[in-house]
Amino acid sequence: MSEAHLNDPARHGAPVGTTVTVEVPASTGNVGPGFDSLGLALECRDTVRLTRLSSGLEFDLHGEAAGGGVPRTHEHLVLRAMQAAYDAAGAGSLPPLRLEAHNVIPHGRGMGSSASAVVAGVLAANAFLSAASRLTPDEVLQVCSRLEGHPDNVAPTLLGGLTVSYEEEGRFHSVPVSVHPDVVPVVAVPDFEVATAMARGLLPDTVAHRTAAVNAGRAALLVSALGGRPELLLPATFDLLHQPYRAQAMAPSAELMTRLRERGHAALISGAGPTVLTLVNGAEEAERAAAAIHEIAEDTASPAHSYRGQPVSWRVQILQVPREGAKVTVSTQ
Ligand SMILES: Nc1ncnc2c1ncn2[C@@H]1O[C@H](COP(=O)(O)OP(=O)(O)O)[C@@H](O)[C@H]1O
Ligand SMILES: N[C@@H](CCOP(=O)(O)O)C(=O)O
Repeated sequence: MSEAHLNDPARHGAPVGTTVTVEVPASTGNVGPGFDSLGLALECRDTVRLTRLSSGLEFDLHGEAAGGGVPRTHEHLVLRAMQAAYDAAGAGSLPPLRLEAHNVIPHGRGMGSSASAVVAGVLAANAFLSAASRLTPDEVLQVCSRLEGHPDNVAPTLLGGLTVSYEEEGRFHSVPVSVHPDVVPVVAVPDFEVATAMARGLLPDTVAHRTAAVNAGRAALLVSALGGRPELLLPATFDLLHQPYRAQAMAPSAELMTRLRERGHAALISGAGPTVLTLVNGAEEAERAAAAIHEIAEDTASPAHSYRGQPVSWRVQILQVPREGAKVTVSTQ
């Protein structure tokens, strides 16, 4: 590729030396009963920085993505997402790049790490593209949702807050919905992983009409509970559509969730698991829920205490729901 082509403004817009930084939040998909539809952003951000080079492909990975499981090739999920955006824009192949990532969102825990990587890649690509080739916000949602396979994580990652998403005739749509400021997310992240693809494979093809009716009612109630009636979060987070089928793959999480619900806390399996998310009503309940998680996990007689014969260690974090989704900044050398 010639130097002139690398700086082709019609394709890339941004010259060599341009750096795009994307700060991208975590998310919880489903939020209990809203399978593949409801999603809530979580204030826990990866920072992904892409710099246009004149040649080569460089990586500088820190945190979760620094381990051996993440490829240092064009197969890296952020780069695959960038390429998908370039394809959608008809912009050809990616320019030479340096990818620097600081990943704090845990992988394979149901906190939307893959969606965050996809959103980071698509938004970074869009910032590199010329104004004429750039994807619209709707096209960004389509590319991200298609790559992820479902829109419930990518929508809040893009928009922040709570989103209700649906698919119609092959296109994805997302509607932002307000979240009451008293709602606080408390996550209990275990030290074992469950791949989302595996957890999706545990779901049945069909469910009873009664099951669908229960979930429809609870998902509708949840939008109201999160919007202004947090006292209804416990009944509103009840799910029959996915959590019962996935419990076998994450017995400690299922047990922790059940024990927290018995104590009156609105606990659910975050995304496809195995993180347990508790949605609480105010800072005081957040402290009580965090204490309850530690107490249940330290009870050696509890199935929440061990996984495959080993003690489970739970990382408990009181988070916030960000109003703002992914943030993009562009700088030139
Ligand atoms: N920031 C990232 N950079 C590169 N790959 C990532 C990143 N985040 C997630 N992935 C890929 O996605 C996988 C996790 O995706 P998934 O099973 O859907 O779980 P999660 O609930 O964390 O999204 C990781 O094992 C890794 O292959
Ligand atoms: N609706 C999806 C959500 C998956 O979220 P993740 O964070 O576990 O990738 C599902 O339940 O499969």
